[in-house]
Amino acid sequence: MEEPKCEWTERIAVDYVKGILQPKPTCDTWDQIWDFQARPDDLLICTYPKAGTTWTQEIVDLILNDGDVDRTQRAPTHVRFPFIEWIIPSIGSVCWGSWHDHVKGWWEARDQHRILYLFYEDLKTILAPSLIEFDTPILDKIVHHSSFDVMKQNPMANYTVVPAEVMDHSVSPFMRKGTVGDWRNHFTVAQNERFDEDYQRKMAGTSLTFQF
Ligand SMILES: Nc1ncnc2c1ncn2[C@@H]1O[C@H](COP(=O)(O)O)[C@@H](OP(=O)(O)O)[C@H]1O
Ligand SMILES: CCc1ccc(OS(=O)(=O)O)cc1
Repeated sequence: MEEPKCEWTERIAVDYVKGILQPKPTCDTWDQIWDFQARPDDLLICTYPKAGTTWTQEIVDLILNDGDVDRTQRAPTHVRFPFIEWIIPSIGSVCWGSWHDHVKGWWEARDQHRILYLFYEDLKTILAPSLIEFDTPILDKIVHHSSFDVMKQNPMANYTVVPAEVMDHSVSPFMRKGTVGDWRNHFTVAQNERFDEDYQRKMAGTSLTFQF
């Protein structure tokens, strides 16, 4: 496989905090992050990167604004939804800890807290244009404006307003494909076997299942 090309080689340093690799600024401000006190009506979106964060943010903002795009297009996603910890790490280092621990941890916590556990794959099915019948014009607008094709054209939701040094859309647009199962177009049989073995081992003992 060809190495991804990127001119911007001097990216931010990483370090460990609580045994998890994180961008250095996150490590340096960890005490503040840990001490974060949510208000009762705060809404936290807790996704593993690349798992549908931006889509969820758009849906939430559309719901909070009754589907009014004049209001949701007030600013780009990262301004509308500040990240508690968020710096892009150096190329090659995978930060934010294990995906398996992330999804299992929130799964186990879902009964003790007010957690709505969402699956990207379910949202794709539930919000499929051919399946959904809208009850209200507001719901209609929310679903329309959070669809992949519409978000891809929305500069306030597609990350085209961030500098190319941060995200170079000529390498890959952020709104890339938005489909389930695209791994089949990229994994070899051998890679898939390795993935399956690793997945079975790390997800053993949980009732959590994914339809990918
Ligand atoms: N409205 C939408 N519908 C479906 N997928 C969406 C979407 N908006 C963003 N995505 C997809 O969510 C992924 C990015 O997730 P995150 O926001 O957590 O980084 C990208 O996946 P692909 O690269 O597979 O297309 C992106 O295309
Ligand atoms: C602006 C850079 C960037 C990087 C990664 C993103 O995805 S996620 O929200 O962390 O999943 C979005 C924007």
